Amino acid sequence: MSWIDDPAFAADKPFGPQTLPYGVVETAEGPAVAVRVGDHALPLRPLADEFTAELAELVAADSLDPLLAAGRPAWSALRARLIELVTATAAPDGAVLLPLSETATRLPFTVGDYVDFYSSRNHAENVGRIFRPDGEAVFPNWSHLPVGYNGRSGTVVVSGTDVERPHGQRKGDDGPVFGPSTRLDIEAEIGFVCGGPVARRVSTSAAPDHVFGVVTVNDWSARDIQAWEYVPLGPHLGKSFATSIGAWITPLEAFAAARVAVPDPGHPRQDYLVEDSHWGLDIHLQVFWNGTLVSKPDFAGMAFSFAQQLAHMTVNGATVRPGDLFASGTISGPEKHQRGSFLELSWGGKEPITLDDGAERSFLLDGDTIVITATAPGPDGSVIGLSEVAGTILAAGD
Ligand SMILES: O=C(O)/C=C/C(=O)CC(=O)CC(=O)O
Ligand SMILES: [Ca+2]
Ligand SMILES: [Mg+2]
Repeated sequence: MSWIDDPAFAADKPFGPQTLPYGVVETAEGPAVAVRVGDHALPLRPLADEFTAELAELVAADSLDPLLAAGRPAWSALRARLIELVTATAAPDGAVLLPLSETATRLPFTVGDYVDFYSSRNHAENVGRIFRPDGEAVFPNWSHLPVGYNGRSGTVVVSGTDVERPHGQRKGDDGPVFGPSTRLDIEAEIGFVCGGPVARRVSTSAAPDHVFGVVTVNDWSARDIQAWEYVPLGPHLGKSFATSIGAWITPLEAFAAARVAVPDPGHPRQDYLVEDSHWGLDIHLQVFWNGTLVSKPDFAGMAFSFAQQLAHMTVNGATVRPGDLFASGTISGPEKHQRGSFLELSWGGKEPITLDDGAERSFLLDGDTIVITATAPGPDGSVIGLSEVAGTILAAGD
């Protein structure tokens, strides 16, 4: 029996000893690197004596930045030592468990560059049909490369941060209209937090050494602003106002039992996009709108893995640095209940969704709260958790 007395800290629960995600919590002594154990946070600075000097320095920091930079050998060594510490029968000296319900989390690392991909075929087809009914739903480049755009890292926020309704231009009957967005939406995605040495032209086989861990992402999107502004250069103000990520980063190592092949594109790939082992991930998401479960997207069908996305991002010579973040693209499956955005769920606003309290919605109203959670299969029948990403919409400011 572990010294950690928390029923949520069990192998059949998402945040048992098989998961151990990292975050940063506020403590009386300031921000501290912590690991999530069940429904508690275990700050690591008080336990520094339990680690080698190199690891002690990383866990005593006030953000995950030094750990991200340290690279795969340090990540593996730290995780192995943590598993020993949290599964021991006696608590290490100085250990303090903080209930998550009473503990504030902060954005756990300095976000470097942010890239958002577009790798769900069902999402691309649905949005193509809604936004471009007279054109081709998916362009011919789509299956040959992971289409993406460079986003805005300075507005990446941690789960629990309120999101103010953005202002912008939208198309009116007599030209553009300016005001608060009337079609505010979500995008359920999975994000990848980069680390390790600065690198360029990262191969698919080297990609896992440059990905520290995995987070839930909500890529808030103002569809009215987006539809008017984004032709032909792509998403800009319709998405740059906020992107939310989960507060706890689940280490890539935790996903060993969740690896699957990405679907065969039906044509040869460029050599740099060929994988010598599978890096698709069998992650299952759930989207809650004011507490109602409205969608269950599955990540496993995504057309490109994170390894292919990272290889693509750097194949032109662009560098990847610790703290860079890239997201998968909105995750939608073939069924209606698997659509990862409300644009798709309501089919452009034509088929509103009924929530459990009887309220009808197509897009977000002020005061609405969205929570996205995710799990993956773990070793020996256990379950791996990705911490929730939550956000509430505030009315547009002045
Ligand atoms: O297909 C379009 O015209 C627009 C798509 C998006 O807005 C999605 C986007 O941000 C990329 C993604 O999340 O898949
Ligand atoms: Ca997106
Ligand atoms: Mg965004």
